Amino acid sequence: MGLLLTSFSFGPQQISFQEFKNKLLEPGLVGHIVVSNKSVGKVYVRNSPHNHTDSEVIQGTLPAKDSGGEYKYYFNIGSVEFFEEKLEEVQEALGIDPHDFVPVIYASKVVWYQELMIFAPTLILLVTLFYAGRIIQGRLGVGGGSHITKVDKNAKNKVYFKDVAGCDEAKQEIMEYVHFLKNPKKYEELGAKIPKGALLVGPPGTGKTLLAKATAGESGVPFLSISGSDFMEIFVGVGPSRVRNLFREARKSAPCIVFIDEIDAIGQARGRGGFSGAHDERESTLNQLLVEMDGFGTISGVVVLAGTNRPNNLDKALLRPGRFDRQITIDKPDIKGRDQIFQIHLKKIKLDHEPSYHSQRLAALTPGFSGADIANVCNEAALIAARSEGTQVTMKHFEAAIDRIIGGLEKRNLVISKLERRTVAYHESGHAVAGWFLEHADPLLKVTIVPRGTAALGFTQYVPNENLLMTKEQLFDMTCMTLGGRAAEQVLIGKISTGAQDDLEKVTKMTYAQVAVYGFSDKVGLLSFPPREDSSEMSKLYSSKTAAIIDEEVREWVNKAYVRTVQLIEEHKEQVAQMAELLLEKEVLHQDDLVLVLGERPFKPNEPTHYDRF
Ligand SMILES: Nc1ncnc2c1ncn2[C@@H]1O[C@H](COP(=O)(O)OP(=O)(O)OP(=O)(O)O)[C@@H](O)[C@H]1O
Ligand SMILES: [Zn+2]
Repeated sequence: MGLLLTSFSFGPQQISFQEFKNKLLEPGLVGHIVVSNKSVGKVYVRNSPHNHTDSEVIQGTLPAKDSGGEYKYYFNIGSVEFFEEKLEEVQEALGIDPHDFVPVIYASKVVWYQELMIFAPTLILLVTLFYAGRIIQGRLGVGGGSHITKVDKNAKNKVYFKDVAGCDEAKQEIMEYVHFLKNPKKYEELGAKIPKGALLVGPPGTGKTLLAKATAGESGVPFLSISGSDFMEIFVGVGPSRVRNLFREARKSAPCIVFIDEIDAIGQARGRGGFSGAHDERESTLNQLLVEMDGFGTISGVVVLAGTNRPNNLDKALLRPGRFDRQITIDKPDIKGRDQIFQIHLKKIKLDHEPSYHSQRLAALTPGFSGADIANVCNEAALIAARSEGTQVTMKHFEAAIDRIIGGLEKRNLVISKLERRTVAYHESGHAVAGWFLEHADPLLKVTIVPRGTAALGFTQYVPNENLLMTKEQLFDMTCMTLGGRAAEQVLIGKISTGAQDDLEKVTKMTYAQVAVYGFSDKVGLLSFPPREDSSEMSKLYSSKTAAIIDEEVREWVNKAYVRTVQLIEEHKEQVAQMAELLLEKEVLHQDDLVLVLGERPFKPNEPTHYDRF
């Protein structure tokens, strides 16, 4: 046990998994393992086997069996899942009772912090001193840039647009930045203003970071990246100073791209959530960011991109002109997009068939998967093949990998079942068909059943009518279109689902407005009671009798609209079904597809549309 007994060594030692198993696990010396960064397993070792002392049992923070230990060794793990499995296997093989399996803790920021608190109070002191030192350094203007800013100057790691599959629209939008970064002089001479920043908006794992990196690659400029959560530390003053450092470095490297991932962590609307302390820190970090963004002119050639999946939560100050005044949306890939993403990730894998053979099949098996999920499938399949001693990766391995990843996603409620998919397809088709055949509804652009984030399952996107004045007919048709989803479920599936909740809410609001605000109802008359911010009883302008009339009117109007919608869907039943099936196959339908199924829209557009860019 020579190597492992050198207790005078400084700091934790790296060991192999084999050594871990034979010399630590088997004799029962492992207290627990902390996995940090999904890549390192830190081993906390007990002084003697199975000997719990009171001080080892940490007050409620960890279960009693975690029982402390000292952080002495670490080893690299492959993937987290693989590691978990291997650890389990090994313990089973050693005949350890599953109840006594070594606890594994996954270190997030908080756990890491707790870990320090619990196991090494002295470390805290050291870390504090270290940071205090850094802050002072920062204040004095000594020292280099922020150590967590990743500047990737290694040409080998360069990413280009070809490495990002799908999201063509986003690529096109971001091209403008590429042109600018390649030739800032030209823009400067012409006096053209290029937006300083853009938000890349999309669900997790859809390639926001990848696209930002590719933009740097295409432009041939350095890529500086940092994650919003990196700004947030427990020590006051670190956030703002990191922002300063980041931008100091950016100005030095200009022209360049700065990418701030998870900008929500700092950019969340002020006055929301967070534990106190972290709150002020976030605010001052955000302020510093605003100052920096205002501070550099476009000429300095720094483009700031930021990733988020909740743009609505962001502080409005961030979205003002001259800051992140553009939004580039990246959606989850449709079946074609997934095919392309698979092709990219299959390149690195030894397959039993042509990549396109697999990619097509795999795309069909993975509705709702993000690019990151797909990368995961490929990696996992290769691991499974390796474990089963295969020499090539086959469809079987891929299927097993998909099952496994769906399992994980299901826990997060991100995958919809086949049956749900069908319901969603019929629901969305109902909206689309209703909109198509209602004269005053807005023409459709796109129908999709690709889930977006966790909330809406599918959606129909229509050209919103920009007329500020709406007629009663328009509002009635819009109501019917909004009810089209529910009506299709009822008529074609015979069962209704909760999928229409959002629609119904919209309909209720819209109808209430017509009855009680716009004076469209004869029974209520030409009175207007706009809803108020504080909806307490006191603030109601009308009597309970009027309230009863309003309620009754709203109910009657919605019913009338629903009857009309059901009738319309009945009339076009075949087309709804046809469209739903096409939707299940292609996941996204554009206007051309709609024309194919539904024929030309029987109405002339009211006005030339302003939406040529679609
Ligand atoms: N369009 C795509 N083409 C190819 N690979 C992709 C694509 N989208 C995602 N990936 C894969 O998924 C990985 C993770 O994507 P990335 O980190 O860019 O996602 P993200 O949108 O920034 O996620 P998050 O919101 O979680 O930060 C990428 O490194 C890449 O391997
Ligand atoms: Zn709907």
